[in-house]
Amino acid sequence: MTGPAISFESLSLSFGRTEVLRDVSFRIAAGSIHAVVGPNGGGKSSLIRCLLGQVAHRGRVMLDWPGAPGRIAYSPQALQFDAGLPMTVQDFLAALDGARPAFLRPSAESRARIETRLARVGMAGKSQRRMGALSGGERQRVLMAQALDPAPDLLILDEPMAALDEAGAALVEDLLTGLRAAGVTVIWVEHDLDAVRRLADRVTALNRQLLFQGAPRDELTAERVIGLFSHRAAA
Ligand SMILES: Nc1ncnc2c1ncn2[C@@H]1O[C@H](COP(=O)(O)OP(=O)(O)OP(=O)(O)O)[C@@H](O)[C@H]1O
Repeated sequence: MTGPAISFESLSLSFGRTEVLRDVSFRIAAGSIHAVVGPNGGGKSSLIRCLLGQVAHRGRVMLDWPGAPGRIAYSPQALQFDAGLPMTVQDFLAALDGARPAFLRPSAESRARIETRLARVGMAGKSQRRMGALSGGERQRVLMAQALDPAPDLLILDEPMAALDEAGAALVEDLLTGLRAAGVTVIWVEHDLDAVRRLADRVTALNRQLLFQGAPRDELTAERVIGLFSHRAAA
C-alpha cells in the first residue's frame, strides 16, 4: 500500500452566489480506486480542485498517508493552451520535469525517459509532434503519460477516457488495474458507468450534494443511473 486514505468533511464551495458543493462528506479508502460520478455541472471537477487546494472552500480535506507523504499526480479533464504555440510533446513533458530551464534541449536521459512514457500510453514515436496538432485523444494520452511517471501514490484522474477511442479506453482500464495492484489510491471522475462498474472499488455520486455511495454493482442500478443523468445539475 502506497496511497493515502482521503476524507472529505462537510465540504462546501460557492462561486459568487452559486453553490457548487453543499456539505459533502465521504471517505476514500487507501489503495482503492474510487469513482466520482454525476451529471454535468454536478461539482465533480470542483471537488478535485478542493482536493488540490486550488479553490478556497469550507470544510476539510484530509490525506492520511500510510507512511511519509508520497507523490500526488493529476491528469486534468482538458488542457487549455494556445494551439499555435510551437511546443512539441517533448517540450511539454520536459517542462513538467522541471529539472532544467524549459528553453534548454532536454538531456539524452530525459529524452529517453519521455519516449518510454509515451510508449506506455500508446504514443511511441510522437514526441516531436506539436501539442496543438494532437487530437483530443492523443492529448489525453500525453496528460496520462505525465501523471504516471514518476510513479504516483495518489492519482487524480478527471475523465481520462472522455476523448479516447476504444483502444485508448482499454489502455486506461489496464493502467487502472495495474495501479490497484500497486496499492495506489486513485480518485477517478468518470461518465462511463460501465467502466466504473468493472473497475472501481467504490463510487460516490454527486450533484452539488452527495447523492449516494457504495460498491458500484450495488449502487449503480438502472433506476439510479436514469435518475442521475436525467436532471440538470441542482440549482
Ligand atoms: N471558476 C468558476 N467560477 C464560476 N463558476 C464555476 C467555476 N468553476 C465551476 N463553476 C460552476 O460550478 C458548477 C460545477 O462545475 P464542475 O466543473 O465542478 O462540474 P462537473 O461535475 O465536473 O461537470 P462536468 O461533468 O461537465 O465536467 C458548474 O455550474 C460550473 O459552471
